[in-house]
Amino acid sequence: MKTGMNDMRRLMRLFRPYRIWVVGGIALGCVVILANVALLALSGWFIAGMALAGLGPQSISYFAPAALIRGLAILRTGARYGERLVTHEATLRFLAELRVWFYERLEPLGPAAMDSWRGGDLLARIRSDIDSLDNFYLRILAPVINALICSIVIVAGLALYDGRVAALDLVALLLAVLVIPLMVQKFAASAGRGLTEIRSALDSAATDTTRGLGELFVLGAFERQRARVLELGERLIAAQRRQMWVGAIGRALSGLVGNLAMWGALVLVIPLVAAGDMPGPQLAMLALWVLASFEAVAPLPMAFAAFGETAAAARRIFEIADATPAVRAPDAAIAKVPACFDLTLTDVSMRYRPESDWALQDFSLSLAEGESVGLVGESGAGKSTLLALVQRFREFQSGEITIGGVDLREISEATLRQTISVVAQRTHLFNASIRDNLLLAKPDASDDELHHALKLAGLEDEISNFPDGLDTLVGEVGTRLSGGQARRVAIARAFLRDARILLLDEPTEGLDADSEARVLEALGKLMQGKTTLLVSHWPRALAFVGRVEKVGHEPLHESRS
Ligand SMILES: Nc1ncnc2c1ncn2[C@@H]1O[C@H](COP(=O)(O)OP(=O)(O)OP(=O)(O)O)[C@@H](O)[C@H]1O
Repeated sequence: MKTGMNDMRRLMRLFRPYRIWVVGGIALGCVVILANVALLALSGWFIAGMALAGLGPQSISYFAPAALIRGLAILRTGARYGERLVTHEATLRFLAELRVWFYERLEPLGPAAMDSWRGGDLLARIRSDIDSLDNFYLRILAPVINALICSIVIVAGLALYDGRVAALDLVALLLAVLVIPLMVQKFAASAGRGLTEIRSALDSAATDTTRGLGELFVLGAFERQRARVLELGERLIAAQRRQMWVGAIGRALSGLVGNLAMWGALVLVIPLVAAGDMPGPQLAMLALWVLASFEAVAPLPMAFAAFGETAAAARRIFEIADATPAVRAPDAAIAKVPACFDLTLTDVSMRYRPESDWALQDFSLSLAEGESVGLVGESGAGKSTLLALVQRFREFQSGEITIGGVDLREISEATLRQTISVVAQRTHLFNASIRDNLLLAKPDASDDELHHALKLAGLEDEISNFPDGLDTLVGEVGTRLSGGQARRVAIARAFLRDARILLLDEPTEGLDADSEARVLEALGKLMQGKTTLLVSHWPRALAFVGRVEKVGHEPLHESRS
């Protein structure tokens, strides 16, 4: 609960830029509630007054009250419309900004973030957790503040007529504001937490299922996975049902308290009217006033029911926002730009966790600008780790890596990305056109440049034969392209970027001889004049580099020159 409140305070701070919208929405909400209470109380007084006038000798002027009733009805409707507009505008603006805020914090975590969070879980945080934060203002903050302000005004107004009725309403409202919502909160908190966790597990399972559909079918595990997803779906529905039940019971209890308070008011006021100490129409007015006052607190049980889910969602968002990035980019003021592109690693050691074995130990390697080196080593020797270190996706514990004599840690993220291109075994292609996938590497490239890059990558003819050419959609993770074609799209991207250092991670792995030959031909052109590190097991690929080094736990020794 304490962390929940802290997270809520933090959320409130994020709302600061929209405070005008927030305050405006709350003010309009108060107008709606107070106009409604006034409308009901006045109508009660007016109808009772008219009825009594019909029965007895006294007359009643109905113009002013009738006009006031109409005015209040229009005010209530207009304010309700405005309130919905303003509160939703505030929420949507906030959510849009929150997504950007979240991405800005997620990005520096880099690929290392995937060690701690699964892809589906991250997706759930970005999508459903952020979405469920719309509860915060619409269903929690605004109703609670409205309830507080309006309850005070309503009870103070009642006190002008009758202190005992005001006291009764105050007690009943406190019951509805504090006791019932707290009871609801107690039951809803666990349901809310469960809801967020199950939703995330379901998102992860659904993402895994779609990604691994092929493997699931081949291994005959589809039915088991399907049953798991269905089970999570049912648990999600059960948790949602529980949360709704708790909220609904709270609402019903608060309605019951409201009705009992109205009856209580009648019991208190009837003797006064009977004794002639209070005009008759005030009986109906006060009773309806008390009944209407519960409109102010009616949304609170739902607000408290939503608290658990919203607090859990906020916790999950802040957990990522507060995570320490695996690497720190240097301050712009001290960032340096390498003047040339030789690459040196000196006694570099890295382990993924303090308690783990070294993934790379005392590794040294030196490449002159334009030189190409092949890296070999048994599985788990640390070759991919080494490439990750050069790309600055991970921090290393000791040693030094320099580009053009500049410590890697002093090079800005932007400069580093411009300096290094990567072609890997797994090329991520987005479910978009070939053009869009290429433009990622150079957003302002003309069609001529794209065609030239494809030509250099040996893909131009095949793309021209597609009916839609550059506009051909590559399908989910590039499924409409062959493995070799996807690899050559990555090479075309590298041609477009024209970075001076090239990292090739098993670029021919899994290709047949024909595809391998085409990829290698393209790579041969790409490597021209570039400082290149090539990780590969394949002699045909290694034939393209100047020398080969072995990566292993023992200190470096040269295996072939
Ligand atoms: N994200 C990670 N978290 C923890 N340990 C890791 C992680 N990635 C790799 N390792 C460990 O670091 C060591 C080196 O792994 P790395 O992937 O760099 O080897 P590799 O030489 O590229 O192997 P392969 O040829 O099989 O790809 C291995 O012991 C591996 O288990």
